[in-house]
Amino acid sequence: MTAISEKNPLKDIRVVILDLDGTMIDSVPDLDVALNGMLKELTLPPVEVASIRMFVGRGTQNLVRSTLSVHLESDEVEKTMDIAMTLFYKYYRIVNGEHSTVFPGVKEGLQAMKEKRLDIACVTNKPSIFTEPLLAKNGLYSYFNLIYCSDTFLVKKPDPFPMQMACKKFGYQPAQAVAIGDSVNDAQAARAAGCSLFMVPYGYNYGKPVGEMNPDATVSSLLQAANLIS
Ligand SMILES: O=C(O)COP(=O)(O)O
Ligand SMILES: [Mg+2]
Repeated sequence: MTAISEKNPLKDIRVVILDLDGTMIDSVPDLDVALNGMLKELTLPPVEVASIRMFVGRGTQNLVRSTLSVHLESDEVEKTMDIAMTLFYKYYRIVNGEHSTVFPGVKEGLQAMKEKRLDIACVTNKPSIFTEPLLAKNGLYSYFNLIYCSDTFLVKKPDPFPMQMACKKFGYQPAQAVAIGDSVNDAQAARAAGCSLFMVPYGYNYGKPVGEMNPDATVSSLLQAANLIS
């Protein structure tokens, strides 16, 4: 197979399915404040931002559980989960969008995708209560024809269902869609859904190189991704 390039772009694509955390927005600085606020109120020591980067990708419950596991045994973690989730929500609602930043080339890439008349969906494992304000605060909300969050369906990535539903909603086959993400959860969902896959190397993938996920292309920005779609 010839490598995907501007001369040999991914053809017959009508839908782009974008991940949020680690692909469009570097949300870890906000998560750092919220998780460490939660820990402080639980009278537990702080966790380092480098650890938090390794915990993002499988949704909020998993993030909070992994954070508590730095300090607590598994039975204590489970006993603390309800109050920890309440505290995390309290802090993250306040801080969401305050310290996070949009990765370079995101707006330009979304604009280029729009100009190509592609349907654009966001499929994220972030709960909707945080997703929509975060996109809006960063001036990204209006680019999306569809936003599916961790609580939209009963399943989330790596389950392929949200991506399959996005294609169906737009009236296209998964083969006419490319998913763009930063983690193994995006890669597994995209492949199981039957979509093409681009990956960005700058996000959160549990410290693993994205090349291991065998994407159709590794893209340095969403603008480069847009230029590889025809
Ligand atoms: O909230 C998460 O765990 C990850 O969110 P994402 O799916 O947008 O990367
Ligand atoms: Mg991500």
